[in-house]
Amino acid sequence: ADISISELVDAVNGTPDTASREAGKKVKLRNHAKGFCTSGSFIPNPKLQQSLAIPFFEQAEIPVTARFSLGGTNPHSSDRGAGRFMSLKIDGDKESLNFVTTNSPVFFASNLEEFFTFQTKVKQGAEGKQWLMDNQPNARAFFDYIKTLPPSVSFANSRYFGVNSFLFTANNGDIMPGRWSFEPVDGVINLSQTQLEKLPTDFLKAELLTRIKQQPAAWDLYIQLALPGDEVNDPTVLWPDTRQRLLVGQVLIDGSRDNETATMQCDKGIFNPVLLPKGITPSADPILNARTPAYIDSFIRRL
Ligand code: HEM
Repeated sequence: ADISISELVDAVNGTPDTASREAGKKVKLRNHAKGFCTSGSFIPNPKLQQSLAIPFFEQAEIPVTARFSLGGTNPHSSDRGAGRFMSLKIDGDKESLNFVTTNSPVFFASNLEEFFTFQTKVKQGAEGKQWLMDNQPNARAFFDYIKTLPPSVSFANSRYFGVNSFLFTANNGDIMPGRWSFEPVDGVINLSQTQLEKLPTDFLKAELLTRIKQQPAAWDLYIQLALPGDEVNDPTVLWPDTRQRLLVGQVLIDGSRDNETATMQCDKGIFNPVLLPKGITPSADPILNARTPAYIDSFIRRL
């Protein structure tokens, strides 16, 4: 049976429709509830113009509004878990580009039915998780990967992945499928077990906001390009590390626009993973194409 957008949001929120709408209005129930806003800029790599025809990246420096978050609907969840998420709005003179990313390159569902089942079962605790391990190979692969992913010391020391594929226009007119990834300039740094035990449940926000007063948190943004035969429309299928990567530019989070309304209200609206400039279009990945409708439905519930 086809799953509706509303049912997907119910499953994510862990409450059925009416209850979710009520709670959304009352407590602003939403996924990735724990998070904060900050700001900076994006510096495109001028060399990108040698390969891709995306006029958006011809600007010298573009303002960025950022939101860093944890997964789940609990606004008090612990920073000691491994999940780290980064959402960006890059607002150019004429066009905008949004990113809504996770620190796991491995995704747990290849279609909406699997996504729905995963969200429903994880909310049933250990039993539901065991069911997924036994019955959903993509969920199992995700849990196996997460077991090997230690929590990072900082939002600034995590990689982030767009997970879904997009189609990029090359200078010669070719359409090339690719995936976004952000590599932290300071490197990936994870917490040791001893460090982790000493930390409180809230440390990530203060750490990042303190850090960027000294120097910006920076990531290099890449597009990993597919080769013919690579699975484009299934986010659970990773491409080999040997695939060519194009350097798109650098994100610098320095808090320079933290007093502006756009930053202060970054969590009032939505980040839209298919808000794209000319030269980039969404792939046919069913997960990608459900995201923006789901984010809008969730947004309406908390109005
Ligand atoms: C069908 C697939 C998906 C569904 C139904 C879904 C659902 C949702 C919902 C309901 C929200 C809350 C939106 C709001 O109220 O503003 C949300 C936020 C978010 N999602 Fe998804 N999601 C999906 C896939 C993904 C994927 C693949 C990623 C990562 C690559 C992702 C990362 C995020 C992040 C980071 C946020 C928080 C955005 C913010 O900071 O405001 N989601 N998602």
